[in-house]
Amino acid sequence: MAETAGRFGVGYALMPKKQASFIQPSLVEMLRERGIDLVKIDMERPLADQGPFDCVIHKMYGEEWRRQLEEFKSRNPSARIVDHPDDIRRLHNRISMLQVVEELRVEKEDGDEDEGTFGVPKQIVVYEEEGLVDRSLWEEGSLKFPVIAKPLVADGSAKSHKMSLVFDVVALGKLKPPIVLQEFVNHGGVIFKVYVVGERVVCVKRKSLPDYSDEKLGSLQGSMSFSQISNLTAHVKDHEKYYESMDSEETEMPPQKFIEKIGRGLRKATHLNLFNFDVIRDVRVGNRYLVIDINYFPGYAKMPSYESVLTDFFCDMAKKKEKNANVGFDAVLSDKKIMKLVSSGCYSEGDDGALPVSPLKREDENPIIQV
Ligand SMILES: Nc1ncnc2c1ncn2[C@@H]1O[C@H](COP(=O)(O)OP(=O)(O)OP(=O)(O)O)[C@@H](O)[C@H]1O
Ligand SMILES: O=P(O)(O)O[C@H]1[C@H](O)[C@@H](O)[C@H](OP(=O)(O)O)[C@@H](OP(=O)(O)O)[C@H]1O
Ligand SMILES: [Mg+2]
Ligand SMILES: [Mg+2]
Repeated sequence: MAETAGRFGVGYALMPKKQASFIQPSLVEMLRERGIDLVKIDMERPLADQGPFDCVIHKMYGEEWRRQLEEFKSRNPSARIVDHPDDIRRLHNRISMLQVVEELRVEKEDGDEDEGTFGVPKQIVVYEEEGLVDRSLWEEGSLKFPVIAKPLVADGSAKSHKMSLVFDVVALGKLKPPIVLQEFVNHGGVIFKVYVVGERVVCVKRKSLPDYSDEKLGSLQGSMSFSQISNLTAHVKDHEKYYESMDSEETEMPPQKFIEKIGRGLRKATHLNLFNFDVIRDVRVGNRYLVIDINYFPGYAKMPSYESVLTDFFCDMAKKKEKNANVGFDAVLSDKKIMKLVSSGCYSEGDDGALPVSPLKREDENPIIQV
């Protein structure tokens, strides 16, 4: 059990589907060997009565859950809540989710000139049906067809993933607000999914919607519905044909250093530790990257080496906790403490006890977070 014999206890609160994909025996075993125990939180009982946990990870929604986290934190001030519900909430709205990207500035270093630029596609939010037929949206400088219509709310429901690619005003009139209209950008049919786990940033390639030439667009009308396309082996007919003829293996990955800068910047700006973001490369510009989506606690089991990436994340947390426990007594870890961490696998030779200072310190702003 948690906090026994120098072990580090991680309580998890996840929906059954997420639990089934995330809590793999390979992860549980790797963590166990490194002194970390994953413990399921019983959602039928008050969180504050459970544990002890050194850390709680969760993907649950609602005020009641938030209240429970607060109560747990007030009774267990040294425990970490990953992540704070207020920070996660920003990702439940497709406008606030991308605002953070627009505000982000990443430092360029010498030699970084060619690495690229980033931003978000042009988008607007429409709250009322009348807004969908407002011609001023389609004037010069505003949106251009085709657009992707995305439900404003991104709360994990199947409904929130129902998208449509809209080719004309007639089809637009059939949509149900509140909805985000985002300009469709040709991107070579490949999307980059960037997984962030604390400091680690891992980028993978996935299939996406095909490009549409101006010639083809001239003949297209109406709209095409789709859902979670990057998780499918293509259901849409057009899409199937397209992939028969293309090889996404050939698509070049974005520069890792550049993607890391964006990932770390987003982590800092959002205060989130567990998320991924979708990036497309604008074919018109070459090295212009657009962030189109950010997801809290994504499908990590689909990320290469997910077990070791997550194990390192929890081990870092365990080391920090150990270090914090020593602050004010002995700034340098005592031999006894080091022995304990070495035996639990979380401390290796060469570590000097100087743990990285987290950029996410915001205890004064927020009573739950403690990094
Ligand atoms: N602006 C855009 N231009 C081109 N393609 C886009 C654009 N926005 C979304 N797409 C395509 O639509 C897919 C779904 O969009 P988005 O990622 O916003 O939806 P989602 O349901 O939140 O996805 P996820 O399953 O990752 O949560 C993307 O993976 C990409 O293939
Ligand atoms: O169920 P919601 O809350 O909508 O979250 C989804 C995310 O939106 C997706 O991004 C996850 O898939 P990816 O990890 O392939 O992005 C997807 O991963 P999963 O289907 O493997 O759980 C979900 O995490
Ligand atoms: Mg997405
Ligand atoms: Mg999403």
